[in-house]
Amino acid sequence: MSSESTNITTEAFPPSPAPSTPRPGGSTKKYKIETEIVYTESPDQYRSSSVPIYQTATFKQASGTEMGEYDYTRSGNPTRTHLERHLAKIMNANRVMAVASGMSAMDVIARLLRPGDEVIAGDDLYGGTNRLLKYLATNGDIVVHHVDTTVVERVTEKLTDKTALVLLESPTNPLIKICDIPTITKLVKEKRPQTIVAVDNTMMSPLAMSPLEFGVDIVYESATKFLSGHHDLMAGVIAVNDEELGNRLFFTINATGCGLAPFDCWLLMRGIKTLAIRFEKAQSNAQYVAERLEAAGFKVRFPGLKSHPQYDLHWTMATGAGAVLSFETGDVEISEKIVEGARLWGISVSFGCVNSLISMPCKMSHASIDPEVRKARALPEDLIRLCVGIEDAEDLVDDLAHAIVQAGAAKPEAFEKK
Ligand SMILES: Cc1ncc(COP(=O)(O)O)c(C=O)c1O
Ligand SMILES: N[C@@H](CCSC[C@H](N)C(=O)O)C(=O)O
Repeated sequence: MSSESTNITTEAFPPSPAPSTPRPGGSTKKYKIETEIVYTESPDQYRSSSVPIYQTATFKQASGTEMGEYDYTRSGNPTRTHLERHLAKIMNANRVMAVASGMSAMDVIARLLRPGDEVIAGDDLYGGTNRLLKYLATNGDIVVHHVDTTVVERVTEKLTDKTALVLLESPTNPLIKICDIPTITKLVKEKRPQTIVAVDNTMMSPLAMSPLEFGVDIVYESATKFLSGHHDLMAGVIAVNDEELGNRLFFTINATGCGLAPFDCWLLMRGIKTLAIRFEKAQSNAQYVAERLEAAGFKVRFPGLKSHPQYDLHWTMATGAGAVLSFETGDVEISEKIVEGARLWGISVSFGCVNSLISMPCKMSHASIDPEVRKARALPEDLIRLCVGIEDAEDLVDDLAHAIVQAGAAKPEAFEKK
């Protein structure tokens, strides 16, 4: 991984995190993230409460020689800067960059790689991430090792002097596997400090986990999910603490033009302000749905359940379980009937939305993974993924139970409250 070749001009320099919520005279009390996500100060001359949308491609300069802060929206835009500084504050980062989608974030990170580099990634991971890694392995002369990241040694035994990137998801999408991010990071850094450890934190959001605190180099998220929360925009965010790394990532964003558009920055900023209330409700609904499904006899994958094999580990890293769970029925056709029988649960990819969603990963979000590879990685074809929203928990269980009973996967008594 070369650190040269980035020719960054001064106007590319980082927006630092936005100031924290003001405290009463001299207090050093640290506010909780729930407070920080709603407090912002707009820099505009009218002190607008909501940041203005600078819907412009270009910015005029005072003269031909004195350049202002902004010249062209691909390189920078005040609405994007406002969003990025706000995100840096809540993601405990020195710098955050907002881009066109979660995959765009991953693409920017992947462009740090050079031919011959090696990547270690999970054997359960989002289908689109798998697709991009496969593309790089096929066309970019990158060696990708997919390993079971729940076992630390599976990661460390693949480390070589060519390992340029270790890419972690926890919980994974869709098998909800947990990996020990702090230990893996420590061991990787001990053996090869220059290897970049990146975490896809989409399933947790900054509200439940802040992996930069574990010493990882990069945290990225699909802001299409919890951060925005309404499935009305695509966005990705990349958070770093190291200035040089931030500059290299920014170079690619400016060079390729994937910075988030001003209107989407504004929409994302609006969504972030309600993250805590949405996330907490979705999470408590998910806990309820998971418990009722488990009580009905299903094998449920959710880190909020004590039966989860890495339950204890998860709670050493995170403050919440998230709102995505998955379960099996033992039969693909039965799973299809359940998905099609639900009425409140929209049949849709994605998660982190106010609405509850139901899907079959092997046919939808993870269909781009070769069926043979899915089989080898033990991704069950009958797996149903539930992405829980903020509706009434009892309504959600009733609707799901109705679909499950109608599909013949359980008797009505299984859903009777004990
Ligand atoms: C865990 C995870 N990471 C990244 C992405 C990519 O995000 P986006 O759809 O915003 O490109 C997704 C879903 O698409 C995802 O589920
Ligand atoms: N057709 C899309 C599928 C997107 S899946 C979105 C989301 N990450 C999820 O897990 O549901 C594609 O091919 O990428």
